[in-house]
Amino acid sequence: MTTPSGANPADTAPDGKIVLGKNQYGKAGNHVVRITRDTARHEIEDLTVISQLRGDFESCHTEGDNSHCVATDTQKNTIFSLARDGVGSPEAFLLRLGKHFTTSFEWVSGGRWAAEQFTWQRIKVDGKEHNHAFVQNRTETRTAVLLIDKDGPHLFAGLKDLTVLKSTGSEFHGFPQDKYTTLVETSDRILSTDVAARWRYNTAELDFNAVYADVRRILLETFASVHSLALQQTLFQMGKNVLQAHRNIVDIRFSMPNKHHFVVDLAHFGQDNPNVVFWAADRPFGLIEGTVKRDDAADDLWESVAGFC
Ligand SMILES: O=c1[nH]c(=O)c2[nH]c(=O)[nH]c2[nH]1
Repeated sequence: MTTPSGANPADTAPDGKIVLGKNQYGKAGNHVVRITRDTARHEIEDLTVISQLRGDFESCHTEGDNSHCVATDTQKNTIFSLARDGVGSPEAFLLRLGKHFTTSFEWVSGGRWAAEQFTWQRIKVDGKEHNHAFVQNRTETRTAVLLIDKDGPHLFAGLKDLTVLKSTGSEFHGFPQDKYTTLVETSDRILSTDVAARWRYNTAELDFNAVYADVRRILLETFASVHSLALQQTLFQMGKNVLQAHRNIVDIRFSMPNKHHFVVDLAHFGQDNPNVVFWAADRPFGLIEGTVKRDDAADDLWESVAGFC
């Protein structure tokens, strides 16, 4: 809104009218590699961590008074220092970080801590796993987010870029036909996606690595075994199977591109194409997103998982 003179009233209002809204701050992109080398068989944990604090940072923003402003550089150093005592799982590491900041500074009432973990596999030499040489598994990335607020810690786990494809066992038909519809109905197509999923735990006391491995297994096995009538149906079944197997998971959210594979018309070249040669179109792509939840699960808190306050 502007005044008749063209000035924005917010610019001319007394100071008290303009206040600081939700805020959080910290350091992103802290790439920590932790080697466990107690024996000759080393272990590697490789994760990128974000730390962001929430609390009373009013005067830092409004006055330039930094007496409450725990430097982002200090937050970075804390991440590396805590890694000295081990990581264990991204969730456990974030819980230690969150506890540190919320118990060390009385004005830090909460925050958001997030991690992405990359997986490495041992290189095999003469069929034998090497003790300290690894190859990066460029498949999925494991993710975790910890929120701390007045109600305590809230933990979200997940993965992204889990690329899957099935070469049959997928149909798509029965959709509305209007004057813009050109898609041909199919009872045999390729179904492929990059699974991104996040799920919320109702506890901070879990064997996070074991649950993660089992959820990943369920997602893959369900994708493989559901005879798909739409990616939406596959998504729902993946989530349902996870919730049925894990009482500690409240809800699960997915974002999955439908990576279209079109059968190429080879008739121009005098050839048939019985679903063997495909054009893998990288864009545009369908984008199928959805939540599968227990019917009493609240939708709050999820907005912070995506990134901003
Ligand atoms: O599984 C699918 N879901 C859709 O909503 C859709 N839309 C489309 O064009 N192809 C597909 N496939």
